[in-house]
Amino acid sequence: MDLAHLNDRGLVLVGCGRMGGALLQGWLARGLAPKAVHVIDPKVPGWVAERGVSVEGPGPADPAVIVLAVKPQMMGDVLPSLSRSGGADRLVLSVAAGVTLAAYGRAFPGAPVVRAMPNTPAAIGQGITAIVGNDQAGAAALDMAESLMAAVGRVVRLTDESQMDAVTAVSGSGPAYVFHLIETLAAAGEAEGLPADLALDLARATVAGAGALAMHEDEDPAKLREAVTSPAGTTAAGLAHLMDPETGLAPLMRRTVAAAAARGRELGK
Ligand SMILES: NC(=O)C1=CN([C@@H]2O[C@H](COP(=O)(O)OP(=O)(O)OC[C@H]3O[C@@H](n4cnc5c(N)ncnc54)[C@H](OP(=O)(O)O)[C@@H]3O)[C@@H](O)[C@H]2O)C=CC1
Ligand SMILES: O=C(O)[C@@H]1CCC=N1
Repeated sequence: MDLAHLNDRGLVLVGCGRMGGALLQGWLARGLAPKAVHVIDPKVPGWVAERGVSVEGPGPADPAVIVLAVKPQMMGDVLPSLSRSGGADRLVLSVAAGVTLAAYGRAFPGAPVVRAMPNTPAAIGQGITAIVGNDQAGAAALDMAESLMAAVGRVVRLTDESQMDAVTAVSGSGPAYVFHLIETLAAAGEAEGLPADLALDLARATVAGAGALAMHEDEDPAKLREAVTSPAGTTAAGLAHLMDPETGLAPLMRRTVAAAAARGRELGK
């Protein structure tokens, strides 16, 4: 992160909820000066002012970056009031689902704009974010966006904005699918007679351990699955249901991701 540039010109964060708050914590942990950040939010969380972040007044006149972290449905209300904040060279970085680079381009004519799609493991520095910029976003703007998002985890660059709705449906929404997997695995354990707290403990630790193993040396998940599956054993009996081509997880996940991606496209209209 180019701390000197940001500390000098300032950064405006619009929306300090779950994602904006996680980003702010990541930036402050990386050494961004609290006074360099100006937060706009109708209900700024108490810890923000306590850390010395600016929450009152007009904010910096010529910020280096404006970060948009409000709901996509709020964007239409928020953008008109911001379009004259700062000069033409300030980076506009948005984490909102759906809203297109063209829409930001209309609100900030000529400005470098980067769309980013993080996910909630950002709250513990283990997010993954995909970024894509408009034609005005050159190497410096993309590097700045990447370094801001890297404060909360890994960053990958997309080759085309058209990939963003699928990314949102896979990694942006994906943590919710995984949390639901934990819920359903625990509930199934309970149905087999386990106490609720033990079932939840087992399910949570299994998903966390399996996730860590899947990341370990980039193991192929299919090989990891096969390593669990003894011929004619318990896992094979379970997977016969989970991998059923008609009723199993694959067609369900296909519908799940398709619905999320379709909603992203709707939000962008
Ligand atoms: N949560 C997630 O997993 C992810 C979210 N995103 C994106 O991040 C964005 C924010 O989502 P999330 O953090 O979950 O939502 P939150 O509701 O937690 O945060 C949004 C914040 O914006 C505030 N707000 C509302 N109106 C305004 C306004 N006019 N000006 C400034 N701030 C305003 C809200 O205040 P109030 O609550 O008082 O209305 C709230 O504090 C969304 O666009 C979403 O698509 C992207 C990836 C993952
Ligand atoms: O549900 C949503 O719309 C946002 C975007 C990805 C995760 N949460």
